[in-house]
Amino acid sequence: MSCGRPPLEICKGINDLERVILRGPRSSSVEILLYGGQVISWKNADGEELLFLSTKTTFKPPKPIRGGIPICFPVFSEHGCVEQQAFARNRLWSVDSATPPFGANPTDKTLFIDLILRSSKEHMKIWPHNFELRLRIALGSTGNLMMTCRVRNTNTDGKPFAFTFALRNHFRVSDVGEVRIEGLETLYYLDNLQEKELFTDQGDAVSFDSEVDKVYINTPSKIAVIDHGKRQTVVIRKDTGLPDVGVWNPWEKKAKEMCDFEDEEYEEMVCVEPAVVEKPITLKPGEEWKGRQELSFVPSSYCSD
Ligand SMILES: O=P(O)(O)OC[C@H]1O[C@H](O)[C@H](O)[C@@H](O)[C@@H]1O
Repeated sequence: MSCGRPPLEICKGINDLERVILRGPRSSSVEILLYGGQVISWKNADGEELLFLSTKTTFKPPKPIRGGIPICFPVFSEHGCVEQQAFARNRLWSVDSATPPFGANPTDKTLFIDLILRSSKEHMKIWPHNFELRLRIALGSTGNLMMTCRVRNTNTDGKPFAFTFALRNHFRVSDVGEVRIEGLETLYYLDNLQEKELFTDQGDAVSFDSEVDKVYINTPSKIAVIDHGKRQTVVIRKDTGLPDVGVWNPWEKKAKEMCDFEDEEYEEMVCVEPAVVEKPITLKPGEEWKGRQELSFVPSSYCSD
């Protein structure tokens, strides 16, 4: 198994779904389900949970898990058919023991696990391409959570394929009305609530007082999710592989329509998701794409530059 030291904890959780736990400095930790290759918990050094997980999620395959960090591949949101959207989220991933180099090697103090999802006959019925989707999840020496994703075209028929991708971070917040997102001001966004039309706001940081479902395009490498209620901030740093950022909150009416979401849970969650949506990635056989995010916790209502 490819992992950092000390040995990983792998245990069975609800409905016998296998989970891997990485324990970092003090009380920091990350929990990952092999089902969906999905991070479902990230705790800071004080043991406080930073991710939202719905109390209504059933942990029953083939339903995706509502919360944590689902991997959206090969299709983001309503930019494709429903089956394709859930594709990587409701399959069992494997621990990858033969990962090719990921670039810079993690330091001794970084714990990590490598996961892989390969195409199968079952996938081919939904998306007719051979691929390898690799994911490295690492917990750094300061409790920061790093995720690196790689997609390789392994088609043997010479055909290229195109895909969109997102790391759908569901952050736990005190009260959505107290949350601001800095780094997206004045950028163009596609509004999924208005037929994906292109808009721009001249206002301040993004805030929430009704349903939001937008994809900001060509975003900077650093975004801050500021929770004034909890006086804390999560900083997202991402590379150019993930140029876009989805922002989502279903608000009251849609929350009530969702079967895997409590009616009031929209108040304690925001999704801020590094993604590649506006310009899908096209890979020829043998080619690979890579995208990376790093999440870090700041114990104050941090203000960016
Ligand atoms: O229910 P899910 O597939 O997780 O999608 C939840 C939401 O995620 C994204 O942010 C999309 O832009 C939304 O349109 C979608 O409703």
